[in-house]
Amino acid sequence: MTTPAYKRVLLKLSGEALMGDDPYGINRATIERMVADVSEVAKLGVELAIVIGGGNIFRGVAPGAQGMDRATADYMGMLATVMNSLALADAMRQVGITARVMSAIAIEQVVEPYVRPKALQYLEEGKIVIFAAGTGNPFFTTDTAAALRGSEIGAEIVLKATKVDGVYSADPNKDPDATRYATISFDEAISKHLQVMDATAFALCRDQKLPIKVFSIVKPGALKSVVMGEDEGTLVHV
Ligand SMILES: Nc1ncnc2c1ncn2[C@@H]1O[C@H](COP(=O)(O)OP(=O)(O)OP(=O)(O)O)[C@@H](O)[C@H]1O
Ligand SMILES: O=c1ccn([C@@H]2O[C@H](COP(=O)(O)O)[C@@H](O)[C@H]2O)c(=O)[nH]1
Repeated sequence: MTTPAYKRVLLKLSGEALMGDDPYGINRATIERMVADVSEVAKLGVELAIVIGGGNIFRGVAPGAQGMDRATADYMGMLATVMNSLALADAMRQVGITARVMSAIAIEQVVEPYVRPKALQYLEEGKIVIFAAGTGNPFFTTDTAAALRGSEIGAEIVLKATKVDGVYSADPNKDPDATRYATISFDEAISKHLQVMDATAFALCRDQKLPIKVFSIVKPGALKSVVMGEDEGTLVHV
């Protein structure tokens, strides 16, 4: 009953969800609630690696970046994820959780660089690893970073914690008639152009046979429910 369904997971936390009801940035109560959810799962003995988005601060494709050089805007987006990662690690520290932030871009005065064997060592030691700065490359997203790092560390699943409770036939925030899938294959999600994750992330997970669970980070207890293998959110599978 208390045995988790997974030993090692890659959790993708929505940057946008960090805003809570604020128009921008990091809402204190929201980050503390996310950390409480993560803490509950860590206590089950699940090895947790986290990628957090940057949508609450800056996206390379946001209207505010219009007219900018795309790669420059994307580097700004990656730096936004570093800020979120530091905030998350600090919020964890405050409740006694040991987390290590590793950045895909060199910024060594602030955070240690991503080195795969070191990340694996931290996970084996029971520390939470937070992968910052996405893939380190412009023209990608943190969803793709989650797929990439998840594959690299041998995670059993990517858990995409976002503002909606699964994958829908259309964006549920725009189409009230959208219906939720309990499960969907990678090929179907890609061919239907479902925008909940980008196609690069879906394709990488499909090729690596790494399933994805999309679920709501806003719903209390949903993360634990997913980790326990309960019926929650949408499973994207090969
Ligand atoms: N078919 C769909 N099913 C579910 N959500 C969808 C779909 N199409 C679009 N969406 C939208 O995708 C959003 C989640 O993806 P998005 O990349 O915007 O957010 P995130 O990953 O949570 O944020 P961040 O990039 O800041 O981490 C949902 O909030 C929803 O509005
Ligand atoms: O590998 C990556 C990851 C992210 N970016 C840039 O950062 C922002 C924020 O990431 P989200 O996944 O949208 O939360 C993204 O819009 C890109 O501009 C990147 O370039 N490369």
